[in-house]
Amino acid sequence: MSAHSGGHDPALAIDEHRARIEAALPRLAPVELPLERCRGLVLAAPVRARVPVPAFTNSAMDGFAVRAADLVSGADGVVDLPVAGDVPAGDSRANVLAPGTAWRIMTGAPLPMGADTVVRVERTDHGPGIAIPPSRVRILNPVAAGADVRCRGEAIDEGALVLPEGARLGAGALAAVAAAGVGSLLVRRRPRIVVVATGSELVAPGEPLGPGRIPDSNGPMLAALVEESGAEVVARLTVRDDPAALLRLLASAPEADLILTAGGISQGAYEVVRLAIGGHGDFHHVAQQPGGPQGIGVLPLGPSRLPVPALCLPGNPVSVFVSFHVYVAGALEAMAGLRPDASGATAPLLVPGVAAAAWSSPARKTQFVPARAVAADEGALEVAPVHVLGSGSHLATALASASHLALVPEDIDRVASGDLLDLIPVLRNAPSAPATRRREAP
Ligand SMILES: Nc1nc2c(c(=O)[nH]1)N[C@H]1C(S)=C(S)[C@@H](COP(=O)(O)OP(=O)(O)OC[C@H]3O[C@@H](n4cnc5c(N)ncnc54)[C@H](O)[C@@H]3O)O[C@H]1N2
Ligand code: MOO
Repeated sequence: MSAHSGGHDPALAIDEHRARIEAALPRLAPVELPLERCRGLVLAAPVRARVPVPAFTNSAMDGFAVRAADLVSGADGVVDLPVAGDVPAGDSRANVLAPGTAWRIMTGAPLPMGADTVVRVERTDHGPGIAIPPSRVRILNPVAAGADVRCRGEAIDEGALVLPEGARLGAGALAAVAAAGVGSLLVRRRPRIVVVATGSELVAPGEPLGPGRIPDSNGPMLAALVEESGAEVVARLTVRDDPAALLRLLASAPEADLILTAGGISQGAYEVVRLAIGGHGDFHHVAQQPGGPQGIGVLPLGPSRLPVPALCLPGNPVSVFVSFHVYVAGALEAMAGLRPDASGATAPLLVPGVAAAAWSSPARKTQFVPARAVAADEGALEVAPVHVLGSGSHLATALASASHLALVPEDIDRVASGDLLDLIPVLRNAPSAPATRRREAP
């Protein structure tokens, strides 16, 4: 519809807006990095073991390496063996155990050839930690054949898969690849994001408010959401409703993969983001509330004014919060390599819930209501809006207690208590299974 005739073009479907975002997303090239720089990054290729784990058969305990066949006790129930020598951890000799003898051995030390069992020092006539290896050992209790031996390759064989492509590298994953003899990894670096809050009415949080001024809550929120998604905020900008000022600010910003803006995209006279993007943008209304106005564009960034994709969110704080969870979180994960390169793969992951209250929803729009879920007795999540004004897009203060966004489909205009709903867990705030310090024995 033309600007003169007023009104809107028909609203876009949520999936269509998502498809347009996916088409605009930059792909980050994989880079090879040493392990110490990989924490939190995502694997760009599968990792296979360079060595078997364990790399050699070794002792699980401090004690004596023996042959099970020699553990035949005398009438007193005791086995008495001569000790051939000592095997400390890191011993590189090719030690051989002759039948009828023992070697003293430390945890992690290679088992002498011919040995198949370890007897812990506590089961012998020796105390722990004696500096000089004894010449004989008496084994006082019966020991099962193969006890306390860790066999070469029993955790994983050489060449076996340690981690698939797309795995996020937490502490456990880094331990696994290090143990498998891998010192550097092909990873995708964290997407670098410039966050821009727009509006001539904004003052920094905590600053005195002049007439018509409000604190900037989108800036801190978006920066936190980006970081919680695993991406990196390289610049956090605030700009008045002046397209030239926005372009100047972006020209002095660092390089980034994506620009996220909030505000300045709807139908007003001073829509700073819309005006700065000019004819290169795709601005439309999506059939959802809040978060109806949405934009996708390109903005020049850095001194070289490289064109960088921009996702342009509407300015109302709850609209920003909803738009981030519905579109941006999945998009950042796709850029980081955490989602498959497939249509619709950036959609938010949903969990089922049950309405614990009744509320209304706008006709022909998907509603996303900031809500709080509590786990009921049977484990179902019972969910209710966090504010009596429901999905009002200005209710920034209600976001503090939201654990989920409750999704009400377009064809429903009234939610009744007991209705089944899909929920989007809110980053960081969603409750997990109740934690206990100690589990009672069943
Ligand atoms: N005639 C129409 N007006 C509006 C429409 C429409 O379809 N026709 N859509 C409404 C909807 S829905 C939304 S959402 C907003 C989106 O507008 P903008 O993206 O242009 O956002 P602004 O006008 O800049 O701001 C909207 C609102 O949010 C406050 N705001 C902005 N930035 C921040 C910030 N950093 N921290 C806190 N609050 C912020 C701002 O003061 C406004 O109150 O448009 C509706 N209008
Ligand atoms: O769609 Mo707007 O985001 O409701 O306030």
